[in-house]
Amino acid sequence: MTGTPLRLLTPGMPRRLVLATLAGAAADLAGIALIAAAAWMITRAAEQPPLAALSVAIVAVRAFATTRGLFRYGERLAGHDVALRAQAGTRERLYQALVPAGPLPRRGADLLSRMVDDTDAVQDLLVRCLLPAVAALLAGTAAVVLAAFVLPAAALLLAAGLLVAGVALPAATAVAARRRSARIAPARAELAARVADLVHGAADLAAYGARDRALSAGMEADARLALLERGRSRVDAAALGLGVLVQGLTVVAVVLAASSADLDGVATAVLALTALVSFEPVLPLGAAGERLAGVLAALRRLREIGATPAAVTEPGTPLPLPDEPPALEIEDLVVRHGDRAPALNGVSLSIAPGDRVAIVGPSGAGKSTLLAALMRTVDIESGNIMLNGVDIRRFASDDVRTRMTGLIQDPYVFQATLRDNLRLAGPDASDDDLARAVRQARLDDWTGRTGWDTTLGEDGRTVSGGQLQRLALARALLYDPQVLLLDEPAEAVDEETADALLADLLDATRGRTTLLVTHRLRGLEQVDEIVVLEDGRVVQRGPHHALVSVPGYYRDLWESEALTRR
Ligand SMILES: Nc1ncnc2c1ncn2[C@@H]1O[C@H](COP(=O)(O)OP(=O)(O)OP(=O)(O)O)[C@@H](O)[C@H]1O
Repeated sequence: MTGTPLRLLTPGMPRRLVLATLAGAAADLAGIALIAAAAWMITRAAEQPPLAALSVAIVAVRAFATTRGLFRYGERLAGHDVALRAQAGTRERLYQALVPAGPLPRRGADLLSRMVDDTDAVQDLLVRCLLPAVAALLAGTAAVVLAAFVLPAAALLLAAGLLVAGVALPAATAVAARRRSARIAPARAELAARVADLVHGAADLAAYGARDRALSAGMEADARLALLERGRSRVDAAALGLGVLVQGLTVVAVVLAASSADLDGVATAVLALTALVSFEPVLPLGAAGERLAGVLAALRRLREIGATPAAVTEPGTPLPLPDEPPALEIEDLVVRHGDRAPALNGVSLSIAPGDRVAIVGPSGAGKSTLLAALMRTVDIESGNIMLNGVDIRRFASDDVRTRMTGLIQDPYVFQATLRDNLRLAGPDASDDDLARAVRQARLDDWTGRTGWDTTLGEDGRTVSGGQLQRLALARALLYDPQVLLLDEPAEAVDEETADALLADLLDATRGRTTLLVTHRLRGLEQVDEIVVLEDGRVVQRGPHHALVSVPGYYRDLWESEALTRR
């Protein structure tokens, strides 16, 4: 996957960033000036001059002490404001990239860690790397200029010391940490994935005695992450220690240079303390170098998400949907998931308004893929799906789904009340509408028992597979699309309920354009056409009575179904 530029700053942010940087530099400068003025005042006071000689210095010390605090406050405020905005904006853009994305290279815990930890890196890049580096550069330059007025040789020594601590050390830590920091985020993602498996798969792990193995895999992932984190802390500590050493040596060198130039005590004290304090903004840059390596790795990972190609290509200027009842013409349709063999390989089908078509076929035949192509959640490789004579790729995919949608595989139950779980498909539905959909989906017994306001979902009331399926069916019926797509609506339901459910469904869909994917054949004599798919191709088609009278998949399935009913 190739990376695309990831825009961190939106309009208005560069100005705030400059403000934050200037405030940071001003705070550092005020700190240096404070120490320089204090050093001058203390050493000069030791010579017991008249008080008036010290009055300017006294005012200056007070002014620098106050403004330093104010500037630091301004820097934190503006810096964090811009960093948090950049982080939130990055997350938002990633979500926008994810919504239409096709299959992602990674999902679950890894994706979550990218969305959370890696977007934190955006904040670190601004607040811990960029901003302090520029502020340190400005403050360091000012300290060197100040020193140059007193003693040029001392200024050179100070510049050398600052360059070692502010440039060489961060560069060294960045190189030392490059490989390790790039591995920390994936290691954290792996640990998160292991923990998620342990929690969500606890029942399966216990059932097959695999808990200890999964637990030790989790512990190993934890140990790997801890090792990397320890290494990172060591690099940080070493950088800080070396920085302090360089600071000390620079101050000693400056004092030696001052005494060999026969500077008086006051000037020497000012030089020494200015040199000492000018390292303050520079010392954290060692750790920033280390952090930068991790930040760049995180940004690369974010770019990968941003660059995930969209599952379907949207038209430049989408056409408005036609008003007349939808007539569908599927012509020689080829659909492929990634680089696998085509899931649909030359399927043709006509569905007139009001037609009910059943799709049957063995597992993996491409039935769900056909529904996905109609809902525009996968792209077409070749062939066409024409809606009232217009290629559906010329409509926005969201628009297409307002006309053609329904019960999909793996429906989701939200952590909300039963009523709200249904209202998802009909925010304005009346209680009567809800009750009708629930009745048609044969869910009324359950709603009668549990009530409409019971919370469902992961932490709410547990929903059985059959109840979930019927809930999803009720949603589809409530949404009432012009073309109702139903993917195995009687799945995960016992035989008797499945038969009754299909019978009700066929009743409820009379006269409504419907595409029904099913493994059960009972009741299919009512539909207009049955299409048998195998390996992505139509191998049989026709009404029920025609298909049961010829050898083939349909008749075999019909006979085995009859056998199990005896
Ligand atoms: N998102 C996907 N990514 C990759 N391959 C996929 C994806 N969805 C389906 N496939 C593959 O496409 C082929 C057709 O799958 P599809 O789900 O359409 O079959 P199906 O007939 O609905 O099967 P089932 O009856 O088991 O639901 C299968 O080989 C499947 O592995």
